[in-house]
Parts: sequence; C-alpha cells; structure tokens
Amino acid sequence: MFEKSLLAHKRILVTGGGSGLGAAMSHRFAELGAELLICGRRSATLDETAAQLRAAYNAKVHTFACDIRDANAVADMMAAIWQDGPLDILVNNAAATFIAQSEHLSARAADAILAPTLHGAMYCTLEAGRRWIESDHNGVVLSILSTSTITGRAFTMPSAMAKSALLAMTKSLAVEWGPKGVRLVAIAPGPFPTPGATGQLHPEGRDSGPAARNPLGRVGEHSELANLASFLISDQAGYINGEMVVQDGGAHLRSSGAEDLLHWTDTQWAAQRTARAKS
Ligand SMILES: CCCCCCC/C=C/C(=O)SCCNC(=O)CCNC(=O)[C@H](O)C(C)(C)COP(=O)(O)OP(=O)(O)OC[C@H]1O[C@@H](n2cnc3c(N)ncnc32)[C@H](O)[C@@H]1OP(=O)(O)O
Ligand SMILES: NC(=O)C1=CN([C@@H]2O[C@H](COP(=O)(O)OP(=O)(O)OC[C@H]3O[C@@H](n4cnc5c(N)ncnc54)[C@H](OP(=O)(O)O)[C@@H]3O)[C@@H](O)[C@H]2O)C=CC1
Repeated sequence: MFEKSLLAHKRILVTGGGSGLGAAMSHRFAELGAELLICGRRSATLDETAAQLRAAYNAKVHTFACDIRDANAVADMMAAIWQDGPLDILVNNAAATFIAQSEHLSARAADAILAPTLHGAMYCTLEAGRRWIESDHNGVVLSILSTSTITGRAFTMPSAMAKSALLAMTKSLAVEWGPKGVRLVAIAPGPFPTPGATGQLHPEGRDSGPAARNPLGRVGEHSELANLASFLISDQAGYINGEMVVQDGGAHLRSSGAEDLLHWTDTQWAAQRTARAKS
C-alpha cells in the first residue's frame, strides 16, 4: 500500500519497540526503509526484536535499555542517539496499565501507571523537541494513546488520565512547535491484542468481549495500526498536525446508551413496529 521507500533515511525512535504494538510498528517502519532505534527496560527483548529486524529487512537497528520513568536516563539516551546524527521521528508507545477499582489504588500504584505512560512520554518529547528546535531540524512525534481520551475508562483511571494528558500535549505542542518544524500526531487504538495488554486488562474470568462487542465484529490487526502509524509519520502526512486518529472499528461510538438494542431480534423489532402502528 506504500512506496517501499516511504520512510527511507528516517531515524525513528520507538519507545517500547521491543514488544507488542511497538515491535509491530518497528517491523513495518524497517520494511519501509527506516533506521530503527528501540528502547525498553528489558535488554533481552530488545535484542531479540533487533535481530529479527536486521534479518528480515537488513535494517540498521540500535537498542537502548532505558527506563523512561527516569528523566536523566531519557536525557542520556537522547544524547547517545544524537551522537550519530539527529532523530527524525519519535514514537511514544511505551506505557503501562492494569485494571483496579480506583478507590483501592495506592499512590504508588497510580504512579506506577502515570510515571511511564505520562511522564516518560513527556520526557522523551521534550528531549527530542529541544534538540530539533536548537538545530533547526524538522521532527515528528507520534503518540499511541487510547479511546479513553474520548470516553474516559472505568477501572483504568490513571491510564485514561495519562493518555488524555498526552492528547493535550499533542494539541498544545502542535501549535507551539509547528512554526519550528515539529509536527505532533496521535493514534487512539481500540483493542489490538498483545501479551502485555491481555495480561494487564483481561485476567481470567473477564469476558472476552472486545471482538464480539465491536461494530466490525473483530479486534484490530497489528499490521493495520502499523500502516496507519507509517502514514502519519511520513512526509505524505505533512499537513496533519495536532490530530488524533481513532482506530477502533467504531467501538467507542457504542457508548451512547443504546447498545442493548444491538441484541434485539427481528421479532422484537417487528413487535415494536406493530405497537407503534397501533398507538
Ligand atoms: C477497548 C480498549 C482497550 C483498552 C486500552 C487501554 C489503553 C492502554 C493500554 C495499555 O497501556 S496496554 C500496555 C500494558 N502493558 C503494561 O502494562 C506493561 C508494563 N507493565 C509494567 O511495567 C507493570 O506491569 C506495572 C503494572 C506497571 C507494575 O510496574 P512496577 O514495577 O512499577 O510496579 P510494582 O513496583 O510492582 O508496584 C507498584 C505499585 O502498584 C501496585 N500494583 C502493581 N500491579 C498492580 C495490579 N495489577 N493491580 C493493583 N495494583 C497493582 C503495587 O501493589 C504497588 O503498590 P503498593 O502495593 O506499593 O502500594
Ligand atoms: N494493545 C491494545 O489493545 C492497546 C494498546 N494501547 C497502547 O499501545 C501501546 C503499546 O501497547 P502494547 O503493545 O499492547 O503493550 P506492551 O505491554 O506489549 O508494550 C509496552 C512496551 O512498553 C515498554 N515499557 C513499559 N514501561 C516502560 C518503561 N518504564 N520504560 C521503557 N519502556 C517501557 C515495555 O518494555 P519493557 O517491559 O521491556 O520496559 C513494552 O515494550 C501503549 O501505549 C498502550 O497504551 C492503547 C489501546 C489499546
């Protein structure tokens, strides 16, 4: 669907690029010609993904064991990246969440979500943006958010807060940094099963509903998210700034309060029409 060279000569940092959706995006970006820089806390996971990217696409790949909750570690990573040349694109993908009743969250538990998801992404954005602006180099920031930015989300309140704050960052900096050559965009994915998300959000005993409840009757495929991300970070999307694209099969639109009607049978609808005709 894209020219093979869509992302040629682009140096892209994907936070959390070693696993899940971050790895899926990294594969697609490498296939489209990009040089990949991936970070995460687990070196072994990063090394495994890097080896796959090199073998599959002959891609140039660098790994950084970096905990993005640590502002100094992020600054050191960015300094190391810039030693080999400027980054072109930052993908804020790393995040954490779990389901819990909010009244039972300790401060440490809430911070365990806010620190990587909000603060980590903000540290990465500020470190990259500062360098782009200082050197008059164009840059793009893509943040992977969630439809909780639109609906809120019960039982994952800190994640919904963090993602909403990152949407505010995307819109704010689109205006502030747009004139300086830095473009910010976001994706709000619906359910795209990954071991990380399933492990945290769908423990045994929870219904396996996301596919059944989705208007399209299925969950997302990693390649679909990777393709949208590739377009949004490419020069082809150069006039899109400050926007969040929802990619959820229409799932968030079902929270209008009429969802039960989706389960009505033809007989029930026929009875409704008859009752109305009589009245
Ligand atoms: C239909 C749409 C789909 C919904 C989409 C939702 C959008 C977001 C999705 C995602 O982000 S998916 C990605 C999920 N992946 C991850 O979370 C991977 C990264 N995860 C982690 O690093 C950890 O799992 C963690 C849960 C963040 C914990 O990391 P950390 O090492 O910092 O925590 P701890 O030191 O172990 O604990 C700190 C604190 O938190 C409490 N806690 C930990 N886990 C839970 C839990 N499952 N439930 C409740 N509380 C938890 C823990 O008890 C500690 O608190 P205190 O006991 O010390 O008070
Ligand atoms: N999958 C889904 O259905 C949905 C996902 N999303 C969003 O998509 C993105 C990817 O999610 P998904 O692939 O499912 O999740 P995963 O759990 O598979 O991936 C999370 C990645 O983030 C990295 N990470 C977590 N904490 C840190 C940290 N402190 N420092 C550096 N890296 C860190 C992890 O690496 P490591 O553990 O090695 O540090 C891991 O590679 C997230 O932003 C998530 O919120 C949004 C909506 C739905």
